[in-house]
Amino acid sequence: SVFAERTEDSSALQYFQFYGYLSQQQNMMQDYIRTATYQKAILLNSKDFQDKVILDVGAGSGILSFFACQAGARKVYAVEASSMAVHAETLAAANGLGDKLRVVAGKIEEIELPEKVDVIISEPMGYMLFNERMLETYLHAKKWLKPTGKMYPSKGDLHVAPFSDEALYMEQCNKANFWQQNCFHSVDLGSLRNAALKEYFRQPIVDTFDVRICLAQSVKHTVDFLTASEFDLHEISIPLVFEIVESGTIHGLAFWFDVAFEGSQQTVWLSTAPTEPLTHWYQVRCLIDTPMIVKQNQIIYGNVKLSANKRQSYDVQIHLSNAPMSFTDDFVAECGSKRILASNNLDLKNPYFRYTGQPPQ
Ligand SMILES: C[C@H](N)C(=O)NCc1cccc(N2NC(C(F)(F)F)=C/C2=C2\NN=C(c3cccc4[nH]ccc34)O2)c1
Repeated sequence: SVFAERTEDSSALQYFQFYGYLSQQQNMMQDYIRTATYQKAILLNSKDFQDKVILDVGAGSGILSFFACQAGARKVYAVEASSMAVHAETLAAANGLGDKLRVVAGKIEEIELPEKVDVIISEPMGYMLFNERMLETYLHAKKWLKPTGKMYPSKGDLHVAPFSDEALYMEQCNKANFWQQNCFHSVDLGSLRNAALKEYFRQPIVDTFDVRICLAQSVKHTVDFLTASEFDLHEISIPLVFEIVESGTIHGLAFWFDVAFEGSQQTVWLSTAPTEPLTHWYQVRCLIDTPMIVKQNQIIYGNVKLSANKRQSYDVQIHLSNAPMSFTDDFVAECGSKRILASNNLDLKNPYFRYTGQPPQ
């Protein structure tokens, strides 16, 4: 199947075991902003659901399917590949929805449905929006959508902004400094210090921060779920142009996302921005190898490249420069300035969960 083609067996096994835990479903369901906003988006657009046929992709406990039933759906197909499908069945029966809610155990890329649907609902957003590659599964599901069908959510915006956070940068350096010892129980560890630094810097950081550490307005990359194909998400390239709003030092790029539910009655937004109440997605930050000193009103150029991998995640490449990436070093020199380039490669599969529960100071 398309899923098997793009996924290593070991990753799929670990992934669906993870989602088989009620505790992990609870982690998502307890995110009040997330659950209440989905319910609001569906109930405020009940015309899109009244007497309609719905497909819930990656249904988990079935919570979104229950919201579709509350909005008057005639039939809901809840597709779930993990062992959570059994619990969704139990919940459906216990809530008197056994005939209306049909739980289909399996992967959307591999199962058959008896009919096409009017609306697809799902919560495919992982960390940094794209982690888990579930957006591709969500877009794959459109093969079951009627031509006039709707997607809930209908689009996703990934936001990228440069940030300054000396403490975070130092924290990662200090961890690597363990390997600087030249007499650790009489052993010189120094030769591994650089490898250790690279390893720590390869980890995206999942936590939250005060939006004032961002040195420029974010760049927005939009995915329109109605028109995008799953294959568009294999390689995502985001060009960056930032106008620095206050002088300081860039330590990396901050990421967050919003999704929109553009219903026929109302548009409802779910935001994970640092200016909004915190969600279980937090925000994600990626450090650069060398901090970049910037001046107010300076223009910073660069790009973010996300390459999908077979571990249901992405290899992340970031580049930042004081001149357009297309300019040659000679041309930059002729202009009288020296090119500064900061980069980093990160592995989104293994982020560093740094959140301590304290609000950012
Ligand atoms: C797509 C789906 N709708 C979705 O929301 N995906 C993200 C997701 C899914 C399920 C649980 C969670 N989590 N919530 C929390 C809490 F404590 F903050 F509540 C921790 C947490 C982890 N910890 N580790 C993970 C995790 C989940 C999935 C893939 C992963 N890859 C690396 C970590 C990780 O979540 C996050």
